[in-house]
This record gives sequence, structure tokens and C-alpha cells, in this order.
Amino acid sequence: MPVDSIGDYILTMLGDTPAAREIASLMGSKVPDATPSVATGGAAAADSASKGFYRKEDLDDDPYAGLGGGGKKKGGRTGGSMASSSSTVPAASAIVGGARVSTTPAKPAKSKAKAATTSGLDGLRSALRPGRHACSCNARRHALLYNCLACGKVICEQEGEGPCLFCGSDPHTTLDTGATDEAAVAAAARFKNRLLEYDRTSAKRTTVIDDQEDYFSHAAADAWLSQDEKAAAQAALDAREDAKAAARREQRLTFDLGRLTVSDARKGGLLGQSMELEVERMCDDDGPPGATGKGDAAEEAAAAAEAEVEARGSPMCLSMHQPWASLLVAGIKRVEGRSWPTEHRGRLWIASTAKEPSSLEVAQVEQTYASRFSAVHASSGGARYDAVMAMQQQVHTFPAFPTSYPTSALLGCVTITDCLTNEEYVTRFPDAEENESAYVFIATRPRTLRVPQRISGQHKIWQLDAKLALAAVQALRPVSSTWDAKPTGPSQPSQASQASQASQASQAAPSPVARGGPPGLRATAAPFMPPGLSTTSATAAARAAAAKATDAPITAPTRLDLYGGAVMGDAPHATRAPAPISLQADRRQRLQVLQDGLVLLRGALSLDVQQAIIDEIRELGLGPSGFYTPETRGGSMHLQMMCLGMHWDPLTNQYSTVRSNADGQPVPPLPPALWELVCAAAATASEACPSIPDVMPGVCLANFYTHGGRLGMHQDKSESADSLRRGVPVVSVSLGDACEFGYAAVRPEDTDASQTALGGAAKARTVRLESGDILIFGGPARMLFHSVQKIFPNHRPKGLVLAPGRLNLTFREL
Ligand SMILES: O=C(O)CCC(=O)C(=O)O
Ligand SMILES: [Fe+2]
Repeated sequence: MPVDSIGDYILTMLGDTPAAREIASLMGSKVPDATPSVATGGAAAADSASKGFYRKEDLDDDPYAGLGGGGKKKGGRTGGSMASSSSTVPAASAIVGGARVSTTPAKPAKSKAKAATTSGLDGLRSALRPGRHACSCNARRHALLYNCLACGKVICEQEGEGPCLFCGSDPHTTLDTGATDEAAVAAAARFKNRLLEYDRTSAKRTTVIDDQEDYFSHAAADAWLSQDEKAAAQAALDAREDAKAAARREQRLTFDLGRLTVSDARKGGLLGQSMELEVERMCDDDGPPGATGKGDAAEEAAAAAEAEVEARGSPMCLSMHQPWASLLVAGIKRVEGRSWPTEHRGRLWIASTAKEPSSLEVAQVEQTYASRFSAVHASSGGARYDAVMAMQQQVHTFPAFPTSYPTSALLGCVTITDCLTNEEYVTRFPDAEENESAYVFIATRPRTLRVPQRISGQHKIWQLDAKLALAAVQALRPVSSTWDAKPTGPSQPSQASQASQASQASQAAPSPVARGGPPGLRATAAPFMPPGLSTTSATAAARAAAAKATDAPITAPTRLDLYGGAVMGDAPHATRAPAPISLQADRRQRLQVLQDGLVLLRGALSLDVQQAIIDEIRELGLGPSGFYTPETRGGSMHLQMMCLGMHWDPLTNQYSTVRSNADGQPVPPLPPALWELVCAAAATASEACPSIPDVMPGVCLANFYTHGGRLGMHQDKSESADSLRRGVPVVSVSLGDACEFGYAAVRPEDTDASQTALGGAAKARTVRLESGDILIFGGPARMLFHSVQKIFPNHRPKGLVLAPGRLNLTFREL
């Protein structure tokens, strides 16, 4: 097809639109001059009849529709209303709501096509049909009037003013609604202005200035300084760094190996105290290595005092035959017997003699200790207890036997806390290993040397070379020694200590021990206290005594001493051996079923057993993971708490292996003897109330309430979903002053009847819990709400040694 014809074809197919004309003229067609005023709004209507370009659909429906569709030709004017005009009409101003179409005769196509080309799209905007017609040009072809306020459609001149041809809404109504509401218009204007203001100031407002930078960077990087100030600050910084570097080059340090100190010659002062202290802090008899001592000022003071005593005096050493020497520093053997007493307290180095033990001798001794461990282990719940503790990673294992028993060697050290006559030893340590010597040295905090040092020993307790001791201290390794029974018992000063003191008093110069050191390290008439805890307990005792006088709650950070300032000697039963922790024989006769699943074992514990439990808890409570006052989101609790087995965090309501909300300390294990007691109590309760299942307690919360103490209504529900679902009981042991214990199936202020499904009365009831009672709530009563409403001061068994108040232990299975 010739190119000309293509142009014609385009005009035929696309209609006489300016765009089509332009294309056709580019293709070389002789485009007739449809309108003299393409650029000013004229339409092709006038010439369309002769050229056949004008099509009805193009105008009736959509100006763009003609581009794609065919249709019948239509000649002449489009309607009587069509105005005749040869002038150029400003599109936007002259034509609103109507249309003006030029009737000017056609001019040569070429020049008009050119005019269309030069005028561009502006020229297209004026092609209007008379009247209002729906148009989808989006004001690209016709001049823009406004947007429909209802549907947003772009209204062009072709559509004209009036109800929207798309959605039908009337702009006047729409506009009127807003326009008459002056308040709304003003608010909208304010809002608009605010947005514009935000936009204008956005960069300024969103600039981040890091205030913290001051703390973490030097002045030269301070965002608040000007360039000059920054430069000055940088110069000062450089000068300081230079000065420091110069000073470092001149540093002279003096290591005093005798006094275990490091000093700076220029400054003329001590830089570091004894390096021993660090090692001392790592080792403790009352918990796993590294678990104690940190952060406890009293213990640090004790260790410092011990080191000071040693620094002034001389390190002391005891020679022992193998295999006992190695077993002592390995924490397997816990005491050492001699025919002579000693006044030595504190660190005692242990050296082995030259006598080689036979393999039979070693095997026999090891066997003796292994069987002893099995006996202690079996009496404390054995495998079932192990299973629970292993789950909580608190495995009680027997310390490993030494792999060798070197002779003539320095092996390690222990801390001597006391020297007892044999009679005293048997009374105070009825469960501990046998020893028939006239005097028994109580050894704690065993530590072994990584590499034993060859040495030739002397008799009795002798002075070790200070330099060797200093080197040895750094090679010490703590060992766990928690497997054996802990010393418990009366608080009289040992006769052996008195004998030592008497002999010491007769000497002209006081011994280092008498001159200094914490009370527990001295041979005084102080009550027996576990090593490392003495200062803490003395301070706590003073505090508790003060609290007793004022009956004020004990909130000081010093650990609570459950003896409350009393000494065990005050108690009538104190001279007797501690009772094995078990239930009273007649417990079944005094059992009360308060409701299904809620059982009270009245008087389940004898006075001696109550005291034994208090003693055990007191010792743990004085330790680094002892009693503290928990903070909840609502403030401090009105009690002091210590957790055993796992730590209950009141902020998260969850259990953790360390005291997550307090001091990060690890949690002491659940004492095996208490574990057994709890299993037995739950078993007794379930005999009377079969809805109560067995319990394998993994955690104990010890709460101490002073006379003003209390605990609000709550459920114990931090345990696992499985434990709660099975209704595994909570076992609660009451000691000391009686209390009013409230319980209810629903929280009293809660009227939600759905909760009565918990069983029992919805109304709160109370029961008085006395010292030695055990309350068990499990099965359908497991989720009971309960509270401690008040403490009855001095309502307690006579002779019980416990600070004024109530001690409660709740045992739960996780
Ligand atoms: O002290 C008591 O008798 C109750 C203690 C208690 O409910 C708890 O520790 O959750
Ligand atoms: Fe509770």
C-alpha cells in the first residue's frame, strides 16, 4: 500500500483527531484542513462530512473511543446548540458547561498539520462537544475543572459542572456540606497548615542528636561542640595520651613476694593486695566452685583477714601419710585426727610424707569412702532425688578419687575451722566420718595443687616457705565437697579450743589468730558457724536482734539470720544431736481433710525436727544465695525469700537456675533430707485423699515473715503446665509463729462464677497454721487461691530457736 494511502487509512480508521492528522501528515497524506484553530479549540466537525472523518461515537461516547473503533460516518453539525465561531477561544475560561466549535472553512492540510504539530497537546484540549458528556480524558484532552468530591474523578470541561457523570454525586451538595461548617473548614485548614509545617521542618525535627555520645566518646567527637572546640578538645586528648604513654615507659613495679603485694615505686603505694584473695574467693565449702563469695562483703572480709593473718605470720603446713593426704585436699576426707590439739585456724597446707602406700591400702581406704557416700546418698532419696536434681543440673556427685597419691609432696590446702575433742566431734558431727583420734581438726574448703610440689616435710604443723606458698597459691584448684553431711550441733566452744586458748594465753606473744581475723576463725566462745559465714551471721544476728526490739521488718541487704540473735545454747534441746528429719509417728491421727485435695497434717513435725529444719535453712539463708526481699511490679513483698533447687523470679513468674531478679547468684540445691520429708508428707495426704498424686519436688521457696509480714491472695502457677494439669501437690511446712492462712476457690474480689470449677467454696476460708504443721494442696485443690493474712506473734512452741516471725517452706514439682 502506498504511503499516502496509509495516511488516509489512518485518518479513516482513527477519525479526524489532531493526533490522527499529525500521524497521517507525517506519513505523507494530504490531510484536509479540518479546523483552522486546532491549537485554539476548533473541532473537526465542520469538515468531517466531506472527508468522512467525523464519527458519531467519537463525540457521543468518548473522545478517545474513536481512536480504536470504526463507525458510520456522519456529516454536518453535531447539533443545533452548537455555536458557530471562527475565533480562538481560550479553552478554560470560555467554555464551561457547553461547547464551542469552530466552523471556519478548511485550509490546506499541510500547513494545518504543521500547526497541530507545533501546538502539541495543548491544542488538543479544546475539542469540546456541546453539552455535558462523560469523558475519561482525565483532563488531558479538555481543561480540568475539579475533582469529584465524592469519588475523586477528574472532571474536565467536556463533562462540565454538575452532578458527577461517574458516581452521580452533586458537587454543590458535597461542597455545601463542608463549606457551611465553618468550624470544620477552619479545623481542616489548621490541619493542612500543620502538615505543611511538619513538612517544612521535617529535616530539623528528625535530626538525631546522640546525647549518650558524651559518655562514650571523647570530647573531640562531641556533637555539641563547634569545629574550633572540637579541634581544641582533640589536641588536649592527644596531649593526655602522650603523657600517659610517657608515664607508662617510666613505670616501676615492686613485687613483694613475702607480703604478697605489688606496689608502684613512683606512687609509693600498693597497687594490688594479695593475689591469694582471688583464689580464696573462688573456693568455698558451701557450694560449687566459684559459686560463693562473690559480692559478699563479709566473706571477702573473712578471706582478707585470713590472708592478712598469713601475711604477718607464716604459711603453715601439716604432713600426712598417703592416701589420706590426697583424699583430704580432694574434699573426700573431711576431718583429720591427731593426738594433740591445735590452735591453728585458717589455711593449712597439706604435704604428704615419704611413706609409700600399698595398692591394697589405697583400695581399702577408697572403698571405705565410696561406701560412705553410697550410704549418705541412699538416705537422701537416692536415684529419685538424683533424677530431679539432674534435670535441674544440680547433680550431687561424689568427688573423683585422685588419680595418683604422690609422696613427699605439697598437695594443696584446706581451711581449719575448729579443733574438737573426740567426744565433741561425735556429738556435733554424728553423721560424719568416723575418727578415733583424741583431737579432730575440722577441715573445709579443700583445694588441690594442679601440679604437686616435691617437698620434704616436718612433724606436726610446721612453717612453709613463704615464697613457695605464694607460688603454690596461684596453682590451687578448688574442689567440690558438698557430698558429705554438714556439721550441725550445739554451740559451745570446743574443749580443744579452750585448751588451745589456755596454752596460747600462757605464751608471751599472742598468736596471729588471736590478734585478728573474723570471729569464726578464732577459737572463741562464739556459737558454731559455718566457715566463711561467720561475719555475715554475726552482723545479721545484730540486725535481727535490733529488729526483734522494734519488730521492724528486716530489709537490710545483710542476710537474715533465722536465729535472730539467739545462740543455739539457749535452746533446751541444743545439746542433743540434731534429729533426723522425718514425720511424727502419729501423723495420720491428726490429719484433717479441709476439702478434696486440701489436707492438713497437724503437728507433723516434732520440736527437734522443726529445729533441725530451721538449722538447715538458716545455714543456707546466711550464704551468698540466702534470704532477700523480692521486689514485684507492685513493690517489695512483705517477707524475705530464699529459693532452693531453682529460683523463682517474681518479675517474670518463672523459674531459673540463677537469681535472675536479685544478684545473679546460683541457687543452692534442695537439701536431700527435706526432699524425703516432702515425699512422705504428700504420700500420707494422698492416703486420705486419693485425688492427690505423688510429688517429686524440685524447688522450695522459703519465706520468712516478721510479725508485720503477709502474702496476698494468689495461685501457685509458675510450675510446668503438666505439673499443674496433673494437680501435683504443693507441700507447705510451717515453722515458728502461727499464721492465719486464707484459701478460696476464687479470688474473693473476683465474681467470675466460672472459676468455681476449681472446687470448694467460692468464699474465702481461713485456717490457722501452727509450727510443725504441713499443708498439702493438690488434685482438685491445686489451683486454690491462698494467702497469709496475719502472723500471731509468739504463738510458737517453747524452746524453738527462730527469730520472731514465721518460716514457711513450700515445695513444688516443676
Ligand atoms: O507462707 C505460706 O504459708 C504460703 C506461702 C505461699 O503461698 C507461697 O510461697 O507461694
Ligand atoms: Fe503460694
